[in-house]
Amino acid sequence: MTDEAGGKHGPPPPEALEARLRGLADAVDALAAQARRVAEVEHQRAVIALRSVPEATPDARSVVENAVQEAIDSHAPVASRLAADLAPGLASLNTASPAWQSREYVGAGVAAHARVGELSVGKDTTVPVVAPLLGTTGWKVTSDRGQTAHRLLQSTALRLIASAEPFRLRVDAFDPRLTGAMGLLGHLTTKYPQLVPRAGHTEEQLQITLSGLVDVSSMRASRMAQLGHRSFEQLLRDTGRVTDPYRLLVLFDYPAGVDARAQRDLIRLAETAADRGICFLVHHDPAAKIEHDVEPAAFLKMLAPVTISGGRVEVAHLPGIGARLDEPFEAHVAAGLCDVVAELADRAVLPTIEFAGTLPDRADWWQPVRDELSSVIGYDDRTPAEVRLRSGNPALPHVLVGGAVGQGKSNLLLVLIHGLAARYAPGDLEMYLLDFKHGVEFSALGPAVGRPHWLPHVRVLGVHSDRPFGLAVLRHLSDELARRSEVFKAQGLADISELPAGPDRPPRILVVLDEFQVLLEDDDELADEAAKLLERLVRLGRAYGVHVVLATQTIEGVKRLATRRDSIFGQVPYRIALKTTPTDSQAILRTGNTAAAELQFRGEAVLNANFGSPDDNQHILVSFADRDLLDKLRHELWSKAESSRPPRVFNLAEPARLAETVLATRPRSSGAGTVHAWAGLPIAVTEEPVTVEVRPEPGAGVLVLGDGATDALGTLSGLAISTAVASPAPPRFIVIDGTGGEESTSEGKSAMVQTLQRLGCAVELVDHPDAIGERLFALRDSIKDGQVPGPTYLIGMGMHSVPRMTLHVEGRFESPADALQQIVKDGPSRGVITFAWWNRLHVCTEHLGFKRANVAVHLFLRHPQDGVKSVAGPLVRWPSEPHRGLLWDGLHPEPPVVVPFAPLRFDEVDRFIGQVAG
Ligand SMILES: Nc1ncnc2c1ncn2[C@@H]1O[C@H](COP(=O)(O)OP(=O)(O)OP(=O)(O)O)[C@@H](O)[C@H]1O
Repeated sequence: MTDEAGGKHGPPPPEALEARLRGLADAVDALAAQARRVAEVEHQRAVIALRSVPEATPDARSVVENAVQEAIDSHAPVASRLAADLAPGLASLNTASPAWQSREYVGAGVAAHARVGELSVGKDTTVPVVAPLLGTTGWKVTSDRGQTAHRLLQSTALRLIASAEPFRLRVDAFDPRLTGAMGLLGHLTTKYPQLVPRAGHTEEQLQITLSGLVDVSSMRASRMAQLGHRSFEQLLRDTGRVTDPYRLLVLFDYPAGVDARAQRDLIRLAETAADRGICFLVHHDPAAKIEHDVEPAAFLKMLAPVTISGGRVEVAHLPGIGARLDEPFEAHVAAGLCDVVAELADRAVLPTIEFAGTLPDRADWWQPVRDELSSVIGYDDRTPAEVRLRSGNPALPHVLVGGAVGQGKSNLLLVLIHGLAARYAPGDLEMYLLDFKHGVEFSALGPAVGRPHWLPHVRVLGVHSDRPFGLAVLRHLSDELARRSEVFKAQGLADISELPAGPDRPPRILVVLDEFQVLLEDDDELADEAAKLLERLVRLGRAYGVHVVLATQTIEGVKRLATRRDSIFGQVPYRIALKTTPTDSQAILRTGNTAAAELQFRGEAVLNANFGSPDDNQHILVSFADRDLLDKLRHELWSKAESSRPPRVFNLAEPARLAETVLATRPRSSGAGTVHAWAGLPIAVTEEPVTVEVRPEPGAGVLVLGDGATDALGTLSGLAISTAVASPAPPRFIVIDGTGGEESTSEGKSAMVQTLQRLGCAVELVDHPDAIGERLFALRDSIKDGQVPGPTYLIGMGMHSVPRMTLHVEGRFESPADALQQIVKDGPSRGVITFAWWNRLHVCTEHLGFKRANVAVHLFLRHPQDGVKSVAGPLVRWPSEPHRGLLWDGLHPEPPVVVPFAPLRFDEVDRFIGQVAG
């Protein structure tokens, strides 16, 4: 046996079912449209019948009155019912109806028809007169008095916006003569500008609105073509999308303020408006002076005429029937209504696409990279929206992401990063993730106290990066490009996709630079170099498997981008724009492409894989990544990776950590008692600390200068502890503490002492002010007498706070400072080296003398410029920021900037010792 289609028995294939369902839905649509037309005709008939009821004359009064009543009785209820069917609820109610003051009908549904006025018949019967509007091209309203036309336009806009479900209709308006007619909806403009944006008054504003509508129209056209729909209604029903509203454009006093370009757009839009859910409500003032070379009729002829004269209004499909124009809305009624609409919008639930649903099955995680890295970032209706990073055929190497504050940029970046991390193994994909504004929560991607896992793909994590770190990462990547280029050249390869998978193929690199414009903002050398490196990265990255994601809130006004726009963005075909301003939409997509300004919800985006060309706009909803779910995913990936190195984490606002640094590297010593003491971490990708070579020779030692007790203590701890670890045998430490019992550093001081002791060092702590001087004299004497028992380090914490340092002590002709000066100067060759902190250079000079006991190494923390310049030279600029140090050793013309270590915490001591022992 065969079925209807001639095939074998069995259920029809899903495509056939789908086609049948679609056929049925089309038939239902056609029926509904027909029913609407029938209702329209019936309403028309009933109204005409009422209109032709004869006037009562005195001689035949009763007969005629009866006939009149009969006609009214039979037609009026029909006409009223049909009007209410066509224009439900607020769309057809009289402005005086008490229903306007209740919330009952607000948000009931988009009304295709709208009331223009009413017909009075008999003594006290009225019938609403309605006309089709949404779903048509619109109305051309003319009036003997401009004011009445404005009244109809504003009432109609209010009726429609109040009837529609939240976010199903957006009303834009152009009011070139500043009549303020849209003020009636002012409450909504204030609360929900995405529903009723502020009316435009200038030609530029009109142009922005129109170009947005052109984008909407073109996006709808391509989706309709793609899905085989003929109308916007069909598209809506089929996709169930609530984020794509009907659009109503209200034009007052047309053609005032309409130039030739706007006119062209209006005509272009009007030609297909009815099918694309775009509708015009136009007041035409025939008497208005035509300011531009514009032919009003060319546009107006596409609209249904609505004529007002003497307080009567006549619509196209009811010729000769003048309905009484409604009274205007009371301002307080309109305001109350707008509040209710805004409240409903607040409560409207945005459909969410769960990120988990866009991940591949676990069995398919970490597939080998073939010729692209691709991941699903959301949905375009029911089709997954993918970002495919590839070097050729077509070349889609990089992405530019933009969107205003709070519109879902962080979520989008996290979706992209985690989507890729689930699809490709850390061996095939490395990530460099930098956030320049502390927006994206990248910190969760690294390790933390109480969270041992991290995203195993991440090599560098700039949680809150500063410009110098960004530059360092760009330099590092630039070196990596150079390295890859050598390898590729040697093998005669042009592109990474030519390399087969295997141990010789370098991993793809994903570089995410959030708020990348910060790098280029200032007018300085750093910005210059960063721009050049960025340019190089996007130009060469394509062939060498480096993919860059540039994300920004706004790139308006970034000077360096203006000149380098083409050379950077010209290499970035992918554009993803979340909701933003028309200007930024154009900056991210392309000039003239304002589609991102038309988006309504956070999470909605325009995805474009063709340099922002408007014809390639895809309207997508980005999937939403719940933070807990992402953490679970990271844990799972981290466990799957078995062994992975923690990323280099950089946080502008935080100092470096000794316990973490010792995970990555070890303090070293080299021959002849030279140790390489840790001064801090460099602002670089590497985790190798910046070291100070400490030789037992005159001039050895480190002077730490400037404000910030914790930075100073952290620096001294780094120097002391690294020295202890690096020394062949545990040295002795004498810790002089001039800061007294200061709370903020007490844990750090004790933890430093504990750590040194656990490393086997003898530690002597001298913190009583009265004891310090004597201890310095004693130490000086032992140096002088050659009695130093072995390598000894004097750690001076807050020497500026030691009282009476420069006063002669009773019974001696010298001060403790004199003794210190001799210790610092003569100590090194006798086994005593000093690392000490003063808050100011001049205090240190007072203690140690003009040459500061010949010590070469100065480490400046927050310190006034003049002091820094007097040591490091007039060209050095030192911005003095927390957690930054400038290391001057007199040897390097450009002193390196270091990130000082934080003082150790008690809970880190064990970890540190364990690491060193392990
Ligand atoms: N795709 C989405 N689907 C549903 N809700 C979303 C989506 N994207 C973002 N949101 C919601 O919007 C909020 C803000 O998102 P997100 O933090 O990503 O914005 P942002 O643009 O990065 O903000 P900021 O400007 O502060 O960096 C989220 O907490 C979430 O509630």
